[in-house]
Formats: sequence, structure tokens, C-alpha cells
Amino acid sequence: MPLLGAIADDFTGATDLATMLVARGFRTVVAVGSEGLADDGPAAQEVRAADAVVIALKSRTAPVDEAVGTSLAALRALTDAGCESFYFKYCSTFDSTPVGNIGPVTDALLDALGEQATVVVPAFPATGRTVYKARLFVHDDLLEESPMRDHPLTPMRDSHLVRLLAPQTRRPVRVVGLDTVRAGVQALRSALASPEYAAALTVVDATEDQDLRTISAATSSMRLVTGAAGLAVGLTGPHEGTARAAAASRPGDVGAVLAGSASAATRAQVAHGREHLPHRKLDLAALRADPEAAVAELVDFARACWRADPERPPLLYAVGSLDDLEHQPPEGAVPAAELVERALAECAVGLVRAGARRLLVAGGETSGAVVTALGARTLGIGAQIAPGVAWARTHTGVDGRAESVDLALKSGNFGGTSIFTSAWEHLA
Ligand SMILES: Nc1ncnc2c1ncn2[C@@H]1O[C@H](COP(=O)(O)OP(=O)(O)O)[C@@H](O)[C@H]1O
Ligand SMILES: O=C(O)[C@@H](O)C(=O)COP(=O)(O)O
Repeated sequence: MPLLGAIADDFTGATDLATMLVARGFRTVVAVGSEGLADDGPAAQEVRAADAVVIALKSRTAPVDEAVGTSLAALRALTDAGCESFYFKYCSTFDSTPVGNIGPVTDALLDALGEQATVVVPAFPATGRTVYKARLFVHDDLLEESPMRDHPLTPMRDSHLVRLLAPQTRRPVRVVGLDTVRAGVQALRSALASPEYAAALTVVDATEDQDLRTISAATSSMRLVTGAAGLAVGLTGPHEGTARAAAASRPGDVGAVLAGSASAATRAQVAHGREHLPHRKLDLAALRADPEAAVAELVDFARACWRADPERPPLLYAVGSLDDLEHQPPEGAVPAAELVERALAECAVGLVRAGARRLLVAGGETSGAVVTALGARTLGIGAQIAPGVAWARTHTGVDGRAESVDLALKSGNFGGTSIFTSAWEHLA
């Protein structure tokens, strides 16, 4: 029975946290939404055999009420599954709109658990995210000076976590600095227990994994912690070295890369992919004119690529440079973000129908759309490709047939430049 239950506000975030938990010795299942856990179906059975379960939601940019509602439903499902401690996973770049959803969801989860306080820990040093004096850095840049300032859905124009969070929550937002963290577990625990912090959301500085281990130890009795996947570096599960799931696909299975992300790392990966892989850019005008035909054409292109060389997965991508971003749709037209998510999701279905058994998907929202369209209920985390990115084994439900497929859900800003060509080696 799982002890740890996590709620992730997007799908790449869910596999990111699950990858960390698996590395820390937790047999981990990612459940797609909480609905599948209510009955006693295969998803519920997989969850029962796990040490940790991460429920993947697509709530990061949803309206606040919806994000709160789905997060509370997830909490109920986790509690019913036997979980005793909880982790709200949001983005290491604190992606949120000015009205939420990190603050409202945290408040709602605390209220539902009858708890007053928790910590706010987006630091993830392995991916260059550090927090110092409550400011969030992405590698050498403040968040507001990083490429995240141009994100199409959640542009981050401030780096101060108190200023970002305070307007989103009913609770006071406090800060514990690095000096207290470095003073050790007992000092941090005492600080968090003092009256000033006892009913607050407390941003805790961390610049190294050791800081995260200290925070994790000092918060071990909190029923809810919140943060990026980095905080899980301090947890230890019962299955060290044996927690990873086996791959679903077999050598020789064909695959594809679907990139809906506009993030800086993905754009560099797309540029590399364009040099080494057969590729097609999504054409917004064609998708608006006749979406079915445009998707069918992309799937046909992939089939032709597989026939020519099954070893080279085709790359279907939305954004090569920031100039490709459409900020305002033509009058009455579907916004580009929705159009692209829908198209890549339909491509994924078409590709699986055509025989694909491995898909690398770039982008959190994009991954949510793809996984949902494929009808996947759970993801079993397999081999790690890069910090925060792993292959995940799943069973899709395309045309009512359960096909085993490996999915790598890559956060927009994660992974090295060559990940679209090198990821496949990790499935061998
Ligand atoms: N040309 C475009 N114009 C506007 N938005 C786009 C375009 N291409 C893709 N998008 C959208 O940008 C968003 C990227 O978000 P996401 O998939 O979460 O990537 P990331 O992980 O980089 O944040 C998606 O909703 C995607 O559909
Ligand atoms: O914490 C992170 O950075 C990731 O797990 C994450 O949530 C990424 O989101 P996207 O960039 O939208 O994929």
C-alpha cells in the first residue's frame, strides 16, 4: 500500500517527480487523474502494489475552481488508497498565472487535511533551479530574466517567491533563509515550529541537494509538503535499486518525437533534431483549414519515415523559434495553443494506430493532451534519460485495444540538446 501520495499539476511534472521517487527507492505509479482509482480496476491494483503514487493533473493553467476541485478529488483518492503523507508538485520555475493555482490549491489541500502550514520548495539544483533569499534562479539567471519570461501560457515576470505567492493565498507567506537551513535539521524544524511560521506558507531557500535533504528531514512530520521534484531527493523508499519498471516496447519498435513546447531548451533540441531526424513543422493555417487532413498528412509522413529508416524517429514540432509563436489568433479562430495540443494529441493516436510503440513528447501541457488522448490510465516509470525525464511504460486505449507503449514526457526546459536523438538508447 502506498504511503506517499503526490498531486502533480501537469504531466511532465508528474513523471519528473516519479523519476526522482524511483531513484530514491519508491516503486511509483503515475495515475492519470484520480477517476481510475475509484473502482477496483487495474489502475487501483497497480497503486496498491506501489510505495508511492503520483496523480497527474492538467491543472496548472486551468481556472482556479477547476484546479482546486481536481486537486481535492486527487487528495481524496490518495487518502482512500491509504496514503498518509502528501506532496503537491508544481513547476521548478513556479509556473502559475497571477490568480493561481499554486496558492489556492495549497490552501485547499491544507484545509482538507486539517493542517495549518507547509513549506514552498521549488528548488531543483540538478536542473539549475535554486532559491536564495526567496528569489528563484534558473541556472545563472533570475527567473524573470530567464526564457520563462516568454512562456506562452505562464510568462514569469517576477522572481520573488513571496511576491508571486502572496496574492494567491489566504495564509501569510514567510521565508526561511539559507543560513537557518545550513544550521541543520533541528534548527530548521524549530524555526518552522515557531508561532510566526505555524500557520503560514514558508518559502525555504535551497541551493544544493544537501539543503533539500535537510528540508526533507525537518519536514518529515508535515502531512503536506509542496515543491518541485528536487525536494524528494531527501526521501528514501523501501526498494532501493529495484523500483524501476521494465520497458514496454521491444527493440525495433518504431517511434516519434512530438514537440509542442516553445521553451528555450526544447527549441535547441528541435534545432538539433532538425539536423539529425526527418522532421515536419505543424502548419497552423493548414490545421485551422482542415485539422483531420493536416493530422493525417503528418501521420503519413511518419509512416514514410519508418519505411525509409525505422531507426530514425520523425520529429513533429510546433515551434522552431519564438517568431513562430502566435500571440493572438485570427478573429474567431481557435487559439494556437489549443490547436497545437489537439493536433499533437491526434497525431499521437494516429501514430500508435500506425504501429508506434515509443513516443517522446516535449512540453507539459502537450504531454497532458497526448496522454489523455491515448487513453493511458497509469504510467510505470522506467529508465531515466536526463534529470527529471524518464521512459514510462503505459497501456493505451486507442480503438479499445490495450497497446503497450513507452512514453517519455519531457518538460519543456529539461534535457540536453541531443535528447531527441539520444533518448532512444535508454530503451535498449
Ligand atoms: N505557434 C504557437 N503559438 C502559440 N502557442 C503555441 C504554439 N505552438 C505551441 N504552442 C503552445 O504552447 C504551449 C507550450 O506549453 P507546454 O506544452 O506545457 O510546454 P512547456 O513544457 O515548454 O511549458 C502549449 O499549450 C502549446 O500548444
Ligand atoms: O518542475 C519542473 O520544472 C517540471 O517538472 C515541470 O513541471 C515542467 O513543466 P513544463 O515545462 O510545462 O513541462
